[in-house]
Amino acid sequence: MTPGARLQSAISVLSDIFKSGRPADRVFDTWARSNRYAGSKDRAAVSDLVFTVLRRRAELTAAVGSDDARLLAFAALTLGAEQGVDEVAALADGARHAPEPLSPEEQTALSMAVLPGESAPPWTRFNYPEWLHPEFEAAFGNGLEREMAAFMERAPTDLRVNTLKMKREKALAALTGEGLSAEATPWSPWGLRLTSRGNVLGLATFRDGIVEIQDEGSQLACLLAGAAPGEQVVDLCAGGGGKSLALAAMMKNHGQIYACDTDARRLSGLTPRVRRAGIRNLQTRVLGPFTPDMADKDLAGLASHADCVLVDAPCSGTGAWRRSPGARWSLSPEMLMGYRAAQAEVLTRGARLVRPGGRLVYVTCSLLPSENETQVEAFLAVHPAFTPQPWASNWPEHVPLPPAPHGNWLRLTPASTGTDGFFVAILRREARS
Ligand SMILES: C[S@@+](CC[C@H](N)C(=O)[O-])C[C@H]1O[C@@H](n2cnc3c(N)ncnc32)[C@H](O)[C@@H]1O
Repeated sequence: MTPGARLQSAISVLSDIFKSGRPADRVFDTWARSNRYAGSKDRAAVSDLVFTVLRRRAELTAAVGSDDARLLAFAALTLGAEQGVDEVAALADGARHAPEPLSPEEQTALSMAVLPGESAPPWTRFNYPEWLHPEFEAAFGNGLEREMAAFMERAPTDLRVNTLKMKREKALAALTGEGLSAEATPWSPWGLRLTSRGNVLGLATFRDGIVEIQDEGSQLACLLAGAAPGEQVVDLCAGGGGKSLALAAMMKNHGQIYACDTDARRLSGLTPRVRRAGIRNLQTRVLGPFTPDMADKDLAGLASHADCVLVDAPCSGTGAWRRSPGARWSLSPEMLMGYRAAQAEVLTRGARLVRPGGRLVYVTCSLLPSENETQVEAFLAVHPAFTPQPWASNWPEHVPLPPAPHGNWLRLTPASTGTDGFFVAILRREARS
């Protein structure tokens, strides 16, 4: 593809995202599938520009005074990639597949564009929806700018070594042998962080179930859940099973793990991963709707039975904004309300499964207090048999403590730990309850 055609493709993808409100990665994948002639370098160039615009949408909009996809794509080039307006005008020459030439209004907007300075509000400078500002302010206080700036960075690719198959050092050597370079993650004892780019899914190390792609923060949430060999563990919102696989590895194929989800399609993605990983103690359960005042027939036999119930709740995903920059703009107050209702429901459902003395581990990849602290406090107010456990007292001795305040809840953030944002609460059911 010519540079002009790549630019026009980025504009088309962005327009589709803005108009349809569909998740950006899906729109991009649809484009890639229907434009098979685009090679890997073309796809990388189009995706870079699309995701740069999404990451910096508020700043760019303020700079050019418009939220038009075409103008934002041009502005991302002139303001970010150090291309002059003339160079962008040369790309938009109206040739076949290239953008139409710049209008006089576009020329003026681009020539006068300046990125917002210190006096602009934080949601503009750090690119998040204004309606979420009170939540972030409550979460981060004086640290708000540092935390929100870190969300604009690109996330690294982290792998989790499947210790059922191989130790981390050997897995690192195997990856190196396949041409990738990586280093140990700072906290997770199973983590490797790629230091070179490469297609992980094409590696024998991946196909043989030695590594899985999993952010270090997600690995640490599993570490804190502390699944042990011989335990009965329920992963209530297992989805594609990223955390189930890590818990199963911790259990060394002893005990039982129940991976549950209301979404049968997501759960079905777990089957090949379990096979690859050599896991033999996991079963899946598709859940129907939950009615609080009726017996939970989908989980019959598990009531008051589990040593550990992981509730990796459906949430806004704000903690993963580095990986899904478009999600900042597609989240609405109504969606957030829906997530909160679902979180309260899964907490109640999960609590019934915990045996006396067992633990309920609540996890979100959100940093919004209304999905985290507020949610857990509301749960505790009506479940007096559960008590929060300070996270650091549950941290394994041989693993370095991440730099997070010592309190009941663990909060990981891109700025503090270089991971995705996660919230983890451990709630212990009293032994005599
Ligand atoms: C954060 S995702 C899970 C990610 C997964 N645990 C992982 O580590 O890969 C939340 C999951 O909750 C599921 N979910 C939504 N509502 C639910 C409910 N009422 N009961 C159980 N699962 C639910 C969604 O289908 C989604 O797969």
